Amino acid sequence: MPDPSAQSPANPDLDAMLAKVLGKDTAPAPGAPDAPARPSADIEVDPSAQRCGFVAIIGKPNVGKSTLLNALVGQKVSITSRKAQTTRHRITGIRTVGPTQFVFVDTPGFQTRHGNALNRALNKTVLGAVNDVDLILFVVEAGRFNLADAKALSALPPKVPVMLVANKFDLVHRRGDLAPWLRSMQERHPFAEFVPMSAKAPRDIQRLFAICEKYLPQQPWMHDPDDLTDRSERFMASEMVREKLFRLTGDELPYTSTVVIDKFEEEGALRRIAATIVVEREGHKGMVIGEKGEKLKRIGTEARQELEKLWDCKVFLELWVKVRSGWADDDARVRSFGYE
Ligand SMILES: Nc1nc2c(ncn2[C@@H]2O[C@H](COP(=O)(O)OP(=O)(O)OP(=O)(O)O)[C@@H](O)[C@H]2O)c(=O)[nH]1
Repeated sequence: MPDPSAQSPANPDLDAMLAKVLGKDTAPAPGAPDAPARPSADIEVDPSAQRCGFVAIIGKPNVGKSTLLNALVGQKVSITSRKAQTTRHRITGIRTVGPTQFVFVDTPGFQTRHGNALNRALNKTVLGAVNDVDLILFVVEAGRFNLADAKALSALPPKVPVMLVANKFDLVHRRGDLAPWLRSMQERHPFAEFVPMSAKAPRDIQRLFAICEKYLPQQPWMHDPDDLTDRSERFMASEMVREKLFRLTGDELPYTSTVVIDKFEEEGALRRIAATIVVEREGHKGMVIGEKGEKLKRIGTEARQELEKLWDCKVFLELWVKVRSGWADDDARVRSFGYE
C-alpha cells in the first residue's frame, strides 16, 4: 500500500516548485551513456532496510513511456517506435538502486479512438496494471495536454499518488513557457510531484529514481537484484520482431499487425525461433515481404541481432507472413494472439 503521508499537499508552493524543476539542466551530458550503468548486485543490503514497490507508467500513445522504462531499467525490455500503439502488453522492468527495488510496469497507451476488440483488450491491460501500484508516473509531452491525455488521466484510481512526468522537455525551446502550463496542470489533478524531463537524458533518469524512492514501502525485495524483467524469452522474441516490423514498414502498414511465435527451442547457447507476422489484408503482405523478400529479411536480421545481444547467445530466426482478415475486431482471435 502507498504511504499516504508521502503525498505532497494539493497546493504546494508552485513558484518554488517551478524554480526548482525549471532550473534543472536536462540536456544529456556530452558523451554520456544512454542510460546509467546498472549497479553492481553484489552489495549486500539487510532485508530490514530494503524498500520495494510497483511504479506504473501510464499515458496516451507515443508520449515516450517505453523509452522511459528502458532508460529506468538500463536495458531494452519494452519495444519502441515512432508509431503510436507500439506497446500492447503489460511489461515489467526491474531495477535495484542501493536499498530500493523498483518494479516498473509499462502499459499500452490508453486508447480513445477505436472501440475494436484489440483496443478494448489494451485498455483492460492498462486499468488492470494501475490498481495495485504504489506510484503512478503519468507521462505527457511537456507543454501539451489534449483530450486523449485527459481520458487517460480520468481513468486513474483516486488513492494512488500520481506524478506528472512532462517528457520530451528537450523539445521545449523556451523553458519559461512551461510555467503557465504547469500551473494549469496543477488545477487538473492533485499531482504529488511535477517532473519536467527527457527520457533520453541520463541525468534526468537519475533524478527520477531519487524522487520516486520515498513512495515505495519498506519491505524485502521481490526479485533478484540482477533481474531485468519478468517476461519470458519467448515473449521478448515476439516483441523484438514486432518492433522491427513497425520500424521498418513505417506508416504504410496499419498498426493491426501482430507477431505469433510458432516455435521456441533452447539448445544450450542457441535459440531456434520460428515466428509468423499476421497482417489483416493481402495487400499488407507485400509491404512486409518487400521486393524480392528484402524487407522481411531485414526485419529478421535486425530482430536476430538484438536478441543475440540481449541474451548473449546465438539465435536462428525464421519468419513467415500470414493474412488473417479482421483479427483485430474478433475477441477470440485477439485472445488467441496473446492479448489479455
Ligand atoms: N525528443 C525526445 N523524444 C522522445 C523522448 N522520449 C521518447 N521519445 C520518442 O518518442 C517516440 C515514442 O516513444 P515510445 O517510448 O515508443 O512511446 P510510448 O508512449 O511507449 O508509445 P506507445 O507504445 O504507443 O504507447 C519515439 O520515437 C521516442 O524516441 C524524449 O525525452 N525526447
